[in-house]
This record gives sequence, C-alpha cells and structure tokens, in this order.
Amino acid sequence: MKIPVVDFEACASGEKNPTDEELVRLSAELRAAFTRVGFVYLRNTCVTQEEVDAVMDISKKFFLLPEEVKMPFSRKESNNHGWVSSESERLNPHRPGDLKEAFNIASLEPDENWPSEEILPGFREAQQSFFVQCKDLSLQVLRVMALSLGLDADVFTNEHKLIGSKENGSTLRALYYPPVNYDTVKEGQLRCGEHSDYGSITLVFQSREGGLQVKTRSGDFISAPSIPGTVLINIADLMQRWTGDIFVSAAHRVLLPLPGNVTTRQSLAFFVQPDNEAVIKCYDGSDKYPPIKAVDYLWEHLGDSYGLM
Ligand SMILES: O=C(O)CCC(=O)C(=O)O
Ligand SMILES: [Fe+2]
Repeated sequence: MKIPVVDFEACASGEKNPTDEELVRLSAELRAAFTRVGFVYLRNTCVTQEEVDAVMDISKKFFLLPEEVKMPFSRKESNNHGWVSSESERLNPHRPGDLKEAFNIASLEPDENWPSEEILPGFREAQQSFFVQCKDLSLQVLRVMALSLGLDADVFTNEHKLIGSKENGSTLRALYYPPVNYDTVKEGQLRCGEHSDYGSITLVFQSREGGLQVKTRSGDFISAPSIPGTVLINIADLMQRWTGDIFVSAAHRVLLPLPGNVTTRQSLAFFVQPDNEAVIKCYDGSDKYPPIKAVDYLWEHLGDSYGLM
C-alpha cells in the first residue's frame, strides 16, 4: 500500500473557481485516500517548495543557537507557544522522551514570546507568514473534504473560523531532529514515538531525509517519504470522530536512523484544530463518540505528551 499523490491545482489557483468536474475528481481522490490510509500527498498547492525550504533554513538557525539563548523562549504550559527542548515531549506516553526539538507557533497574536530581530533576523516574520499560508491551504482542503462526504462545503470551515487567534488551538511546529548519539539513547526511545494527531487535519513538510512512517489499517508501517513540491496531509483524531470513523486518524512515527548515520532531520507540521468552543460530534447524527469540546480534547492529549497528567 502507498500513500496517494493528488493534484490540488484546481483548488489552489485563487483566480478561478474549480469546475464541477474538477471538484468531483478531487473530492473522490481525497475521500479514497482519507478512508483507506488517512494520509495524502497534495501537489500544486498554494505553498511552494521555496517557501518550505526558507522556513526550514531559518528554523534550523534557531535550533543551532546555544541552549541559553533558546531557553528564554521555552514553551509555556499556559499557551503552548515556544521552544520545546529535546526529550521533553513524548508523543507516545509509553516511551522515553522524543529525540527532537520543536518551536511551536501557537497563535499570531502580538503578545506571544518571539526571539528578537537581533537574535535571529526574519525568524518571526517567516514563521508567521508560513502559518498564514498553511491556514489558507487547510481551509481549502477542509472544504473539499466536506464535499467529498456529500456535505455543504463549509460544514468543517464553519468550525475553523478563528485559526491564528487564541480562541483556536491550531499550531505551526518547526521540528528538528539532531544527530542521534547511540551511547546515550534510552531503551525504546525514538525520534518521534507512534501517535495519532489530535485535531482535524495536519499538514506535514519533511526535509529530504524523510523518515516518517504511517500505520496502515492492516497494522503494518509503511514509509511516507519526502516528496519535494508536495505537502503531506493526514486526518487527526477529532476529524475521525466527526466523520464517525469514515476518515482514519492513522498512527505514525519517526524511528532512529541506523547507528553510524549522523544526519539531522527537519519537518514543519501545521496542526489544524477546530475553534476551542466547537463541539465535535458525528456529522451523521450517530452516537459512536460522545460530543467533545475541541479545546478539552486538545489539552487532555497535550497533558499526556508533556507528562503532566
Ligand atoms: O516530523 C514529522 O515528520 C512528523 C512529526 C509528527 O508526526 C508530529 O509532530 O505530530
Ligand atoms: Fe503527528
């Protein structure tokens, strides 16, 4: 089984609306991918590879700064924004801390704590403008997803009106996986433990090394390589609940590189979350899952992964 690659150009041009025919094709392709594997690569979206490379470059500059320079920007539990040091998060709570660092952009509001222009010129501007690009793409994808289920196009976007504000938990994360020191690796430790994401959908951009693996419905892990010029999009838990399990929120992970392989790895992930107060229940009226408020689901799981519960 492979993750399908779908051409999104018809919806991404911004100038002309897609024809009915294009929408029918695209929604059928998205539905098939999200039903079978829960992951899809989209090519020809509004996000270019040049932008992705530029944001990865400036993110790496941040991660390579000395610890004491990064420390004042540490993530705060109260708002989820900021730097996360290696091993302080475990996406699989049954494993030791993940061997990765992250910088979370939790909102576009002016009071978030950012490295100044003196520390890292252009960092804030690059992250914020990439956040907006990812938001625009997410809303386009959510519309096609609704159509693919025979729903009004705005059924999902109506519950994602506040992305970028503090009333919505959508978060852009720059991730950096440093070279692995096998002398100090703990038993069972990974670059990123197997987990599913918490929100509605996630956009992922990987550096050329790839390394992400996705669990299929039959229980095997398949590789999700980096395909330049594409974005990888996956279904997350709240969307699986919303669709009564039609779309699958598949587990995924990043293993350690083989001993002796000292390469680094990077990714950018945009976690799309419904508005905090949105109550997510099965769209077809079934009671497969009890209704849950988006913000409650998010914080329960953030608590697990940062070991607060
Ligand atoms: O680094 C990646 O490719 C994916 C990371 C991931 O799955 C996550 O942070 O939820
Ligand atoms: Fe993930």
